[in-house]
Amino acid sequence: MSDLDPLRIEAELERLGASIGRPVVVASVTASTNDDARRAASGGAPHGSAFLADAQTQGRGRSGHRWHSPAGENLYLSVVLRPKLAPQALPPLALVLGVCVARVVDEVLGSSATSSTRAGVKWPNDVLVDGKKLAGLLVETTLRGGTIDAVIAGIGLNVHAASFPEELAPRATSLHALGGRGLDRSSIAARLLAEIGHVARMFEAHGLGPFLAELEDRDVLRGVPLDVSGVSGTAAGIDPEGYLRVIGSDGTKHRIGSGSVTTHGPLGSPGARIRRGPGAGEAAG
Ligand SMILES: O=C(O)CCCC[C@@H]1SC[C@@H]2NC(=O)N[C@@H]21
Repeated sequence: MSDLDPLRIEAELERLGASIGRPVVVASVTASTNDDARRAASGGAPHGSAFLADAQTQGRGRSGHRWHSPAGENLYLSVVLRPKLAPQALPPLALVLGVCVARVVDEVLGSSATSSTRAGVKWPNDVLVDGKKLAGLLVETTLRGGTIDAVIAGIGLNVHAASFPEELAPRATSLHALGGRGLDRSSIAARLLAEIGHVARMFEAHGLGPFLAELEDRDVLRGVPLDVSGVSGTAAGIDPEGYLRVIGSDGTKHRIGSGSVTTHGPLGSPGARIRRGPGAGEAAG
């Protein structure tokens, strides 16, 4: 019996008092849940409609990468959001959703603020634990007449996977590999949806501000040498608009709005600031 069941997701959403996640549609196999959500959104699907699949045949990540989507293993979830925001206010949403996934991951793994398994956020759209990628976010937008018609928030979260294809194995992990037991995709999906409903409302009302301290704490790039968008330097935190701050090798300050990051050193660990004590880490920004 599959642990991905729309009736159980709905029951759990009710129990959690989630504001989104209805309707919830679960396919056994689909091309991409982001495509399912986008199609439904263009047909008028309401804010909060959720699309899941047990497997995807054309799961995709950012920059046209394939997203490993075998049956029975992981969570492939896309949500239709209809925020009343100007398109230019939208880019930090991926970071906010990253925080949301990280919170649920901490809950599922029982990680505290100082645990070694505390989930980190890697700008712009990854969730990592112990230096390996556990989840990725793909946020796509449809515009109508210059305003946002719908945002499709796609989340791939590795749940049961015990192994990965050779090319992913060194940098991917799953909740199971991290010691999570009794894992249940329906319950995790409902918790994610409940949290997304909450953070999406907060983001719509207040922008990135309420999430900045947590982002700073979960930021695994801070202090790490990297290349991004033609800039080589060291990551120096995330600014209030969601840009990545980079101090170039020549000392120039940069704000990066988008791009793929190539790191040249070990990633930082979330919660390190808390472990070092209040005030620590301020100098890095
Ligand atoms: O890390 C990334 O590049 C983003 C990966 C996003 C994968 C999810 S799985 C559910 C949804 N459907 C897709 O085709 N992609 C997203």
